[in-house]
Amino acid sequence: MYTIKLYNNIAQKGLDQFTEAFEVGEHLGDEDAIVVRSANLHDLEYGKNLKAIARAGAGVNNIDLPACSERGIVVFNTPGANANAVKELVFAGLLLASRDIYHGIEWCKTQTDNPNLGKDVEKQKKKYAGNELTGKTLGVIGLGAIGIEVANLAMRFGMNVKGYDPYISVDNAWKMSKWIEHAKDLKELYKDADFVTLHLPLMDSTKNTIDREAISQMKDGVKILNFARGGLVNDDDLLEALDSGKVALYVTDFPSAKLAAHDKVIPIPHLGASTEESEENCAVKAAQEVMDYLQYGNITNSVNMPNVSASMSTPYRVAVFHVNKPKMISRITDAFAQEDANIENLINKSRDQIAYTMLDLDAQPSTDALDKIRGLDGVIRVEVYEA
Ligand SMILES: NC(=O)c1ccc[n+]([C@@H]2O[C@H](COP(=O)([O-])OP(=O)(O)OC[C@H]3O[C@@H](n4cnc5c(N)ncnc54)[C@H](O)[C@@H]3O)[C@@H](O)[C@H]2O)c1
Ligand SMILES: O=C(O)[C@H](O)COP(=O)(O)O
Repeated sequence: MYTIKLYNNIAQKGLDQFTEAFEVGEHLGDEDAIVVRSANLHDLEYGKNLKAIARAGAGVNNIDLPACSERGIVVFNTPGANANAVKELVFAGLLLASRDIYHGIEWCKTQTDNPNLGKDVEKQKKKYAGNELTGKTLGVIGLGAIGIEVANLAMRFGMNVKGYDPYISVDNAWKMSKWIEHAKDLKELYKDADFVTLHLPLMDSTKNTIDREAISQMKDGVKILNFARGGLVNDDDLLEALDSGKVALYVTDFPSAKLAAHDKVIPIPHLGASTEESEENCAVKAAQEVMDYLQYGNITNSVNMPNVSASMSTPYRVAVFHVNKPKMISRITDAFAQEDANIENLINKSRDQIAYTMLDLDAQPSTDALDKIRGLDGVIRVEVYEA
């Protein structure tokens, strides 16, 4: 029986994926795996049994990845599973940013005692007039699952789109409309953009991407949308730019106390992925990733470990996380030299400093062989799986 501890609300459809081999709940201890959404796990006490953390969603800045890697804990996310939900909210944001619907609604709500409301709206409406998206330029920073969808939809709205992503994947590049302009650097993106939208992860290297210097390269009256993470924007610098009028509007899914009440800020309470469809997609994918890993050692959509997946070709599988250095594979296979067990299949993949070696054996490995592997310098964790 495997134990799965839940943080946050995880959609029932995802929980229904777990078979009777899994006990799933919020208050369980000694868990084999965790399924989480945005709960902050940076101060997590890692139980000795913990082997995997699945983030039912995209951003993994709530998880200490180096600490997990050091312990051989596999961290998964669910790439693209909430991209459509976020894209749709970004477009709500773009529309709110170009027409003053927000203040218009606020005014209407104050008019409940006005018998002449029908007439008065016609007088009042000039206060909330705006512009159209068609013909305006959108700068998209980060062309991953969400950025690509936003960029492609903006093209269909008749916008000019410039995209910037120095690490774009080949798959995503194939999905992108050929009419999207490639900005070689952020300066090039900022100079023409009427709207700048952020779709890159929050990491040490991307913190404060939008700061005073970045804003100074943007057009006067630019509107900024942040549906990625609050830390990508320097609040003080943005506040200054909102007050001076350099930035006309900030729409964010990650409001900070400093900015939430500002008249030029449209704050949204992190609703990007909060649709029934997206919550289900993420939960189902996370549950499948965790089950496949705990039962068979297969790793799909990990953000810190090599992705390795193969159906088990023999009754036993030994999987080893180890430091990515020479001679490890020969030392691991040497441990089976005196065994009857034959290695029928071996896969080795590395990612940065860590490697994962999966050996399918036609007979049960002995405790002696497993202890030898566990004792090798550079071995982080060893697991045995039975088909
Ligand atoms: N508002 C929400 O509810 C919500 C939902 C999902 C994701 N998010 C946030 O959006 C981010 C993007 O999500 P995604 O699903 O598109 O992820 P993704 O991993 O598919 O895409 C991220 C893209 O950013 C690019 N990138 C990395 N560093 C960059 C840099 N310095 N400059 C430009 N591009 C860079 C990567 O190459 C990648 O293509 C997530 O990391 C998360 O923080 C928010
Ligand atoms: O990174 C993500 O996937 C989003 O920010 C969604 O977060 P949530 O699962 O807490 O809604």
